[in-house]
Amino acid sequence: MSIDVGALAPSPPDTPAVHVAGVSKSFGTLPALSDVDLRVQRGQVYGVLGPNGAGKTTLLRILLGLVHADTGTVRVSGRHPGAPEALRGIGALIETPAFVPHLSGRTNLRVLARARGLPDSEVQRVLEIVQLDGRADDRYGGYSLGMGQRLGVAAALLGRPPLLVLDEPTNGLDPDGVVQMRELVRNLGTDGTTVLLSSHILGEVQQICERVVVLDRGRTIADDTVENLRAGPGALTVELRADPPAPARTIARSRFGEATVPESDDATLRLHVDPGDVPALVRALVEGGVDVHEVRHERQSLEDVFFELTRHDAAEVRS
Ligand SMILES: Nc1ncnc2c1ncn2[C@@H]1O[C@H](COP(=O)(O)OP(=O)(O)OP(=O)(O)O)[C@@H](O)[C@H]1O
Repeated sequence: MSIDVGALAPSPPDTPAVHVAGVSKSFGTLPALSDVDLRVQRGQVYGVLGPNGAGKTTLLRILLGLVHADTGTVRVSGRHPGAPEALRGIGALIETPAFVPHLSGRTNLRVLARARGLPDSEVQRVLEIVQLDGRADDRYGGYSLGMGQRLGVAAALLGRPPLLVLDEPTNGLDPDGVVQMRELVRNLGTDGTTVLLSSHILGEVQQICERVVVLDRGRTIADDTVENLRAGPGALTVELRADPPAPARTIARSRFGEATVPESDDATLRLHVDPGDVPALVRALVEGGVDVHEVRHERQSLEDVFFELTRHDAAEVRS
């Protein structure tokens, strides 16, 4: 489905592209979103991250006025979601895009463009952005999933909406399709378009987005820049190749506790510790008769952060 129509009336320049405050939504007794806040500034590429059922699509559908929040405030460019003035400023790709299979990609876009009074040159412009101009005259029904998704993005781009909402744009794509979509979204973000995209693929979000909100079972468990999240507590994994491994593990555990030094099959100790603690650990290992062959630092991925966050969250819920 894609939604975006006509020209956008201006709103004050400092109005956030998306402002969500205290939003909750339940389906029957099931809470899909609980007290969610989100503020997306204009020009940001913002990720909505979370496992299946976290509430990502529900949040995006609320922004488009397709679902109404039970409580809380929602504004899109300062306007009520679903209001014509709000919709005019959003290009959206939610779920699988719906196009006519026996028409070409170009004709499908022309139909949408003409309905909104946009010239054919606009169709050519968006086809070039998504790099489909070479296949634009082929039947849509013969497109691969990745081409179909890119045509969906092209439809969302018609009329240059300042806000793009993309729900799992790489879902179901093969590795090449994922790379192409990632490049596409990254490029969109460089021309000042605000992009809000959902994903459960953390590595992808890490490469595209400057900021992310992490949802888990409808609740916000983090909202920060990717850089800050990756620099948070336990940000570095330290790998030490130590020999013999068993006493090395015992010494490391006596300093940092059992949980910090997990079992491993090889002679490598992997620890989440403050890098400042590493020299003292190496000294203790050498004094304990352990040879240290290699020390490597690795910054944790967004995936590590995410698992760490959801692990704590699960523990809180259980307790
Ligand atoms: N129309 C609906 N009716 C009933 N329950 C719904 C509806 N839409 C969503 N839900 C439920 O709300 C919760 C959040 O769903 P949502 O689709 O927003 O999650 P999501 O993070 O987008 O998940 P996924 O990655 O699997 O698409 C889920 O438990 C889902 O089953």
